Amino acid sequence: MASPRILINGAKGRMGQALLAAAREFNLPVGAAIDLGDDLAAAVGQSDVIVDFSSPAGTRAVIDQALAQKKALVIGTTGHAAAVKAELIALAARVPCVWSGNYSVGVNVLFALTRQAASLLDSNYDAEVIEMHHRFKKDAPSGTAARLAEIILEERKLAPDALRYGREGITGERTSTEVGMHSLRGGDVIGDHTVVFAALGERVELTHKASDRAILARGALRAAQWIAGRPAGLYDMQDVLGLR
Ligand SMILES: NC(=O)C1=CN([C@@H]2O[C@H](COP(=O)(O)OP(=O)(O)OC[C@H]3O[C@@H](n4cnc5c(N)ncnc54)[C@H](OP(=O)(O)O)[C@@H]3O)[C@@H](O)[C@H]2O)C=CC1
Ligand SMILES: O=C(O)C1=N[C@H](C(=O)O)C[C@H](O)C1
Repeated sequence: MASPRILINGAKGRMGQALLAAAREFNLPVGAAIDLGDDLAAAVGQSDVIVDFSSPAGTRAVIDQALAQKKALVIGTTGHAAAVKAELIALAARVPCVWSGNYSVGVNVLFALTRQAASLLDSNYDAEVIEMHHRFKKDAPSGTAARLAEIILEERKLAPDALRYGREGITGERTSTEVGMHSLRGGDVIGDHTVVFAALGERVELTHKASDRAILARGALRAAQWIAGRPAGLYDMQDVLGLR
């Protein structure tokens, strides 16, 4: 297939601008670049793959248009409510969709390393996830941190209610069946994530730090090129990178 025409939803935002720059770098045609208030249906009509880095409401609107016009999707937006997540899963039965909380190669390797560490280190190694982002970020925890925690829960066969979001007051001693989650916000931090496995006598820390949004934008456009022409289904960046 010739290079797919990309629709950038959330074009005036931090990621939208990085995506426009990456599209120029990759020589990828941009069918449309829009924000809230623009004509989404017309923009979808001018494009082959919708790349959404907007807001949960932006994703919601994109879902309807992707289904109506049978267009492939790359979802970068984070912070969706459970109902929108369920809609994305249902949508993937009808159109191809890549959905990842983080499109950097490094973080996707961190996902794989976290899975390996969580399976090699037993429950004596207390697992905690720490993330830090810029002061403008609207959702917490980050989509990346949520995925890291999900991987640990999967490997340790723990239910979602094992997550402890921050701690305050007389919490009692830490149990081996909880996974901590901590969100820091400040300044212009693009995205830092650390997974800690702490035992008595030693600890392992896996850290990724993003220092340029271009890394995230390039990954998302790589996903857009990869998804064009694929069968309907729900994919993530591990599929795009061949890390499975
Ligand atoms: N998966 C990944 O790798 C990454 C994901 N993200 C996620 O991407 C999203 C955007 O991040 P960022 O660029 O920093 O945020 P910004 O706030 O800088 O940009 C969001 C853009 O989307 C626009 N927008 C808001 N609502 C809608 C809507 N309903 N329809 C269309 N456009 C809309 C905003 O317009 P206005 O300002 O007028 O509201 C703004 O231009 C966040 O959810 C963030 O977590 C970010 C980086 C990497
Ligand atoms: O909002 C951001 O900026 C980022 N959001 C993503 C997330 O929520 O994980 C990815 C990246 O860390 C930057």
